[in-house]
Amino acid sequence: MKLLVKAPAKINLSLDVLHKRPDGYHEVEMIMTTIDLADRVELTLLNQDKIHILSHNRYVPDDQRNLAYQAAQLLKDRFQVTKGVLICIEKTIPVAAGLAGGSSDAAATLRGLNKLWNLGLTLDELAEIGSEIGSDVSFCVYGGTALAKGRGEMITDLPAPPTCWVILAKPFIGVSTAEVYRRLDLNGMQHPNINEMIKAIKGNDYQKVCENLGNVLEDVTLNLHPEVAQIKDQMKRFGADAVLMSGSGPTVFGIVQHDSRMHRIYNGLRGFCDQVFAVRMLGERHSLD
Ligand SMILES: C[C@](O)(CO)[C@H](O)COP(=O)(O)OP(=O)(O)OC[C@H]1O[C@@H](n2ccc(N)nc2=O)[C@H](O)[C@@H]1O
Ligand SMILES: Nc1ncnc2c1ncn2[C@@H]1O[C@H](COP(=O)(O)OP(=O)(O)OP(=O)(O)O)[C@@H](O)[C@H]1O
Repeated sequence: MKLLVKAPAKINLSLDVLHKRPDGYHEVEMIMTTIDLADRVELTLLNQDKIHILSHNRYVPDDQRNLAYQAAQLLKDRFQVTKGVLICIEKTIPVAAGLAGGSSDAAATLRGLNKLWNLGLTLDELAEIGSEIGSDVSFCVYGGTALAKGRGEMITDLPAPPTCWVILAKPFIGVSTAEVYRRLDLNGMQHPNINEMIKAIKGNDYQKVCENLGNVLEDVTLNLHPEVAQIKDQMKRFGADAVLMSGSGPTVFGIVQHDSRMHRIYNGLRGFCDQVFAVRMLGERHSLD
């Protein structure tokens, strides 16, 4: 028996850090949304008690370091599953890019194995299990658009943002999320206005979404990798209405509403960057499978 599950990337429309917590994580407030750029996760039921990972991407681990492997292991341990699974991951989402690729593969594995192993768990239960794997996994279990609090695992659903194009450009570097959080100076940073962004989304106000894009991790990554700032400038020059780095970076995204401008930015950035994509936001939460 086989199952194909879609694992979409996320972008952070807004990312604020409130303080560092006693457990070493940071208390965050973020608005995240899934985009139409997805890995494909194929799950094949095995009768042996084994988890196998197959991926043709050399940056993706094929053992217990893979977040999809950890998702399967968690379910096996918690529900004494004696069957196994072969997890084939076809990557489209750039790795270590700030787009939650690994987290989304883990979330897709949780959703898929819930069916393949007949576990009968709710999305809320899967999201709670996912939070043990990584801070972005809970959001990825639901997809859509949401406010995420805590260390990222407390999810409140939001409606779809206004319709627009998202052009993503990833430079040739990878970024360590842990390092970016470690280097964040909690004093003197400019906080994005999360409430205004929520109002903009609820009011379907594109202009206001543009005005309220913000990410406190951006300056850290920009200081480490000046080429990220260059890509931001290029995107603005080619006509993006607003530009922001996603998550801990280094991927930069720009938003526009008109097709012609989307093409201009996409073509302008290709050749200058490692990977460039032009996609839609997936909008509101709906079944991902
Ligand atoms: C940057 C974001 O991707 C934005 O969505 C997330 O905040 C990070 O999510 P993630 O990659 O799933 O993060 P995790 O795998 O849980 O943590 C990686 C590392 O980032 C730091 N980390 C992460 C989340 C958080 N709220 N505070 C942190 O300080 C911790 O040092 C942690 O060891
Ligand atoms: N299924 C997976 N796909 C990609 N990377 C994985 C996967 N499982 C584990 N990893 C490891 O996780 C690291 C970070 O990869 P990932 O693509 O998830 O980063 P990211 O997009 O920056 O994540 P986030 O936005 O959640 O911080 C990689 O360098 C890789 O070694």
